Amino acid sequence: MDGDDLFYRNIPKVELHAHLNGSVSFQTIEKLISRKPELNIEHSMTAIGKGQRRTLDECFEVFKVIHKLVDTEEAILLVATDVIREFAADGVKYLELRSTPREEKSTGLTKRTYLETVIRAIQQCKTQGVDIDVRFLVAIDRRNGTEVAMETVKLAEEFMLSSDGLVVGIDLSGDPTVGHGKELLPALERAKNCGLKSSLHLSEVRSQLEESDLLLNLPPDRIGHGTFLHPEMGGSQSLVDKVVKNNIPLELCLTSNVKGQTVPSYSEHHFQYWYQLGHPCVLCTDDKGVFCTDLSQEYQLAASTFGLSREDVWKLSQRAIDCIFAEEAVKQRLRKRWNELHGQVFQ
Ligand SMILES: CNc1ncnc2c1ncn2[C@@H]1O[C@H](COP(=O)(O)O)[C@@H](O)[C@H]1O
Ligand SMILES: [Zn+2]
Repeated sequence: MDGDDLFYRNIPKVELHAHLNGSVSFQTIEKLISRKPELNIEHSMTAIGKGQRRTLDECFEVFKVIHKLVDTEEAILLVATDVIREFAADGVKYLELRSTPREEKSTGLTKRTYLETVIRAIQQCKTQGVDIDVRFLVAIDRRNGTEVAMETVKLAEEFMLSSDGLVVGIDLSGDPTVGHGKELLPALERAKNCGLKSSLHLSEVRSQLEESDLLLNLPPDRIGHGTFLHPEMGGSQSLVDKVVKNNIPLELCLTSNVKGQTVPSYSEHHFQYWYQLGHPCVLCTDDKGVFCTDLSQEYQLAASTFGLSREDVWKLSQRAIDCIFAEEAVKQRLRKRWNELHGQVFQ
């Protein structure tokens, strides 16, 4: 690792947009494959390597393959603890993981035991002294429609009350070309009313203007991607105004968008547009396993593409603290930590 790599590894970082099953590393996939050799799954089916690109549709096929490998409580526990440890090793001090509760009739996995297992993994890492604060967002898969969305919010609500503050909100994700946000509004409104924070994938593909307009009225607490919100990308000034007026932070995932081909190249990424506006932008990985990246690499990529100085990069990571869903005391603790680490990183 050269000095530059080390700098990005050493800066304390906040990761706010990480899908559990998209974050599974090469090493963990090896372990999972060896437990289920009969599936004949190869690495090329679970990750998109350097220089490779896929359509978004093909990315969603990759998740289906990973889901076949992660269909028991044991596998979820393994995946979640490995992912948390890997983020910690990459210098992430605060992580919000998100995942879609799944049931698997063949193994007896239920949506409830799914969530309990992820919570257990978070607690175990804490007990073992892994240097990272972790919270969880329960994900709604937009493909599954109104009723499942409502059921998911009810589960999230229950876990928010019983998980000792670990479950802090919901996510809306899944194939953006399927379904419409209006079908999910009742569930999203319920989430809001019961105190769950929300991060919604918005305008990840071009066709979602009307949906984004509707969902921005909630308003969400954070936006995932927001690739096609601004006028230069076929969005509109009124969408931008709503985002700016409500000061809704954007979770931006460079490698994911370029490899998934919703953005043609790094230099054309909408990070530039929002960053120049001075709007809160948080760099994130999305699916570090599938897209073969980590958060240090995303910071390095943003810096080299958009000419950010080391001090700019530091500020970017520090400002992400303002956007976390955990309570104020956690923010204070993180700010203190950042101040303590500044001298070490810039020595
Ligand atoms: C690439 N852009 C993306 N856009 C939308 N949704 C995405 C996504 N990447 C991941 N997911 C969502 O996360 C699930 C996998 O993790 P979990 O099984 O929930 O842990 C995917 O099935 C999809 O619903
Ligand atoms: Zn995402």
